[in-house]
Amino acid sequence: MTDIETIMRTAPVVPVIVIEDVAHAVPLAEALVAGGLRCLEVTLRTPQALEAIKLMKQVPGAIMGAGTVTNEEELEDALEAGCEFIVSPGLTDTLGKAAVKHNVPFLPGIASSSDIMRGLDLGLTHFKFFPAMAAGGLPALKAMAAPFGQCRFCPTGGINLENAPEWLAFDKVLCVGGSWVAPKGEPDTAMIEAMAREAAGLKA
Ligand SMILES: O=C(O)C(=O)C[C@H](O)[C@H](O)COP(=O)(O)O
Repeated sequence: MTDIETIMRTAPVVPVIVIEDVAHAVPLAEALVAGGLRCLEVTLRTPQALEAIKLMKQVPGAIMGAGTVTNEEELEDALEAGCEFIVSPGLTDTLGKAAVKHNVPFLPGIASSSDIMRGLDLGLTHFKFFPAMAAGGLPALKAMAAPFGQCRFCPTGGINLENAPEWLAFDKVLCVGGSWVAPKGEPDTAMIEAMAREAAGLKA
């Protein structure tokens, strides 16, 4: 089983994907992987999400994850669909314990020192700083990360090609998450592959 640090170091950007039509899933995944972004987070925000994950998993090179996982049932559904990592908007003891029990790479959302401490209590050290820009941006993450040298982060929420470099220049940031590389709707695969290449070329 790949660990969460390996997932986070696979590419500088983890696409955050919302699928509303399963016909879009495979072309989108193929374009993102061709552009160098292999870890793909499909949010469980739509009824099509789990079917999309199963289809995208068939794309050579794709490493599938589920986002917006908020409880153990959704975590188990995501694992059954073939996910290799789990992402959540926040961190509850119940969800954290379920992720540890299933031994799955888990990237829980945190926005405060107390969230981090709750994660440390569960044996977690890698976190999604979310909502990154709204929660204070890079100054907030740097201040919050200072007491927790053992922790590493994936900021997500309001991050784009323009501001990603400053986040990735912080040594405690291993990657960033963003929906900018995976716009909703029918994928313009050439455009998406080009955006993925730009994102993959960022330095973590
Ligand atoms: O619910 C989750 O688990 C998430 O994954 C939250 C998403 O990462 C952000 O909503 C993406 O924010 P934008 O890149 O600004 O669109």
